[in-house]
Amino acid sequence: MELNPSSDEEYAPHADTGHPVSPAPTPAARPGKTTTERRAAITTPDPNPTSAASDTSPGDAVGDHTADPHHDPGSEDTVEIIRPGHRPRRRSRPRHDAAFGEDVRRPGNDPPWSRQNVTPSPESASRSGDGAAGSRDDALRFTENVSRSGENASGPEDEAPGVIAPIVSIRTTLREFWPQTRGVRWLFVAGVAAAVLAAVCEVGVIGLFGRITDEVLASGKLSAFWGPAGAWVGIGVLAGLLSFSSAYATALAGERFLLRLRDRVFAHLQTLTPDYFENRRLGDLMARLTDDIEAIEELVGSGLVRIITTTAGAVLFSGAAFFIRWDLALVTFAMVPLFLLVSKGFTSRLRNASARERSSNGAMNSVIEESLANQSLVQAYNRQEVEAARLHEEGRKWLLANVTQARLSALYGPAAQIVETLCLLMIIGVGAWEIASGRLTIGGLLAFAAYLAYLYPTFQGLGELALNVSSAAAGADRVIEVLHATPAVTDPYDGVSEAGENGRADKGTAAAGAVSATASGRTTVQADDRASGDIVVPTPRGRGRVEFENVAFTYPDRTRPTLSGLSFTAAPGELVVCTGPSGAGKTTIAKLLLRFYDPTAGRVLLDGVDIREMPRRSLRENITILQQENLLFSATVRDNIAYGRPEADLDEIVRAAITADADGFIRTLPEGYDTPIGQRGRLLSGGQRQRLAIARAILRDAPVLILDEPMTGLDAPTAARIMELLQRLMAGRTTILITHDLRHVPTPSRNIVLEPAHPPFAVDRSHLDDDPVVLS
Ligand SMILES: Nc1ncnc2c1ncn2[C@@H]1O[C@H](COP(=O)(O)OP(=O)(O)OP(=O)(O)O)[C@@H](O)[C@H]1O
Repeated sequence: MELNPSSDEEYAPHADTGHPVSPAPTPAARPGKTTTERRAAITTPDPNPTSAASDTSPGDAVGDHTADPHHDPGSEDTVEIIRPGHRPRRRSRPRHDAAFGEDVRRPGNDPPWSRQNVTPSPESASRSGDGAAGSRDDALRFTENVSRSGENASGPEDEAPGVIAPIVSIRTTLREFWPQTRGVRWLFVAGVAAAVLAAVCEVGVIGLFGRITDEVLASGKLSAFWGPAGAWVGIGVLAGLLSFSSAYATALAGERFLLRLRDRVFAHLQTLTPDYFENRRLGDLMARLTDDIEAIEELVGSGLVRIITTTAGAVLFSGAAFFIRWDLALVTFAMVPLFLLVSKGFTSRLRNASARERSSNGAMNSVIEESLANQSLVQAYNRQEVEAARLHEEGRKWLLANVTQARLSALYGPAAQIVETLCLLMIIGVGAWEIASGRLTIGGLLAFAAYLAYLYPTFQGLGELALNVSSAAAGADRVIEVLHATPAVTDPYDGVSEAGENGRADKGTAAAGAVSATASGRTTVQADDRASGDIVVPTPRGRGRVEFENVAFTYPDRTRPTLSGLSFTAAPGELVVCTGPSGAGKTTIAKLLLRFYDPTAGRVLLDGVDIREMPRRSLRENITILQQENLLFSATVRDNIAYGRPEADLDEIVRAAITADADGFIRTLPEGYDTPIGQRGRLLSGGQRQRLAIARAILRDAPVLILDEPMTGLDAPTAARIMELLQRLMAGRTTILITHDLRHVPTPSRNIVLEPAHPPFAVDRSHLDDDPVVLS
């Protein structure tokens, strides 16, 4: 069992005996499991162990724990938990933030591939019956199934693969990201200024060209050539320097903006509770943090600079054209609306295509990430072709979107070119008439034409910028969607970061308020700039009293409660064992205690304080969780052990490793404590990873310990040895041990048995020392 459950293994204590307790649910039966109402029972050792067996069908009895040497009958009375049979109201999640405006997933707007994900085509249905179709067809079917199941499981439709983020207006986008330009705005301004000065130089150069035409070429006077020629070279060099400065300043500002923006989005992501990630595909989030963020830079950073400089260029060249011949200039401007019309016709189509392209890009990243992360599974199950076909399928969708984008961009160029040619022909015609009537010289007409050569591309450039903005806006939509996501739980008020060494709570934004230690070992922070009252923060290391008071919980997007009427207390230093069949809600208890979710009813308390009233950071400082899957980072042994307490010195790290029985193997590694352990610690064995995780937990030294299936997959001797190590870790801490496997578990102070209401998920309680009270 793990916090992000992926397995659906059946509840089978003593599974090594080969007698599973309850029949494995068929796939068809599984949905029932998720909606089965749970009942919770809290027990203490029962003086009459035989009653446990009487509660279980004979076939279920797979072990007898009455012989357990740790058994301590009658050490505590049975405590009945509250079971109100209450079914909390389903919390509905708004589909979109109102600020996002229109929902682009209206049927007519759905991209073809998103529809395909929802409804299998008759073609695919017929393929499923075609045995000759081979692994590629299997792969396609698998892809469709994955997409469909992803949609069903994930709940929120807007996050299903291939679905496009809500559209946000450009103004909202600019408002959203403008603050990130603070500190680099001067660079953008410098970039704009240099670009405008470079354009002024171009205007001057064209003026010189007109002079040379009229004063040198038309009259044949070579002596008049050198002055303008020297000026041309000087201005040209200056223009080059200015262009370089503009490009460099803009790029530097853009990169700094990007860095800041990525930091902001990543920091925001880390404030979101794990359910956000459970409902989304990692690869898609990665695409939003990389490609989509770059698109925003093109919109808010360099894009804005280009818009300003292109507009400034258009104004300058127009002014110069007016200066030469106002009537010709008027003819020129009469054609401008044509450019705008052409560009307008393309922008909305391009934005749609870009949105699809970005969405497909995210889906493709997800497939790559999943496949590569699970390579050993892929290879062991010979699913390489299937994975390749999944990627191919997503790549094909990406290709379609990209081709649409390319087609629109490629069409825009010639369409603008036609308009430009029409304009030029009109200018030449009117110019010839003006020369014939003596109002214009040839030099004047050539200079005018040269300005046009700059002017029309700037008009065309403005049109292209509109297209780029549309395309970049599609990326911005996806990033804004992430930034507007709110965590499922929030702190009492923002800014209380954690209780410091001396019990002070640091406020991130303002000076810390008055802090006073109370007799109960808590620290009260007076929020001096808020009227909301006191914020209660546990001391840096609380005592570790955990209480669940009549707790009920329903996952968002689920209708039936996972937990209902759960009450228990774990006093400081006590061991509470939580058991029950797969899917009963054991890990959910850990999630509630860590405040990944808030209960739908009831309270969870730490040292007598409702955990909703304390900053999550302080709460989590007091809890260490050891999961079934030991989560390690691609870093050194030393960094991994010190992950929960980075300030620990090497002596402390080594002491923790010795207690966790890890020091021996660590010293055999090539670089000892400085050996990198590979992606997710894959260069170590499973047992070694487990010892590292235990050392990490020991070093963290939190008063509350959650052990979530710590012995899964271990053989009996290893499990016994690991339990021995865990007992060292449990010493002096409040421990909540979540397990199916009660073989090596020491005598608990209390048992919690989560039991679903309906068969076939009957719990085998024969292995328990006592008879848990099951309330219904
Ligand atoms: N993020 C989630 N969103 C919706 N439902 C969830 C989520 N996580 C778990 N569930 C559902 O809640 C129920 C309890 O899950 P939980 O992981 O707590 O069970 P468990 O008792 O720990 O199971 P196991 O022993 O198999 O790990 C299951 O039916 C599961 O499908």
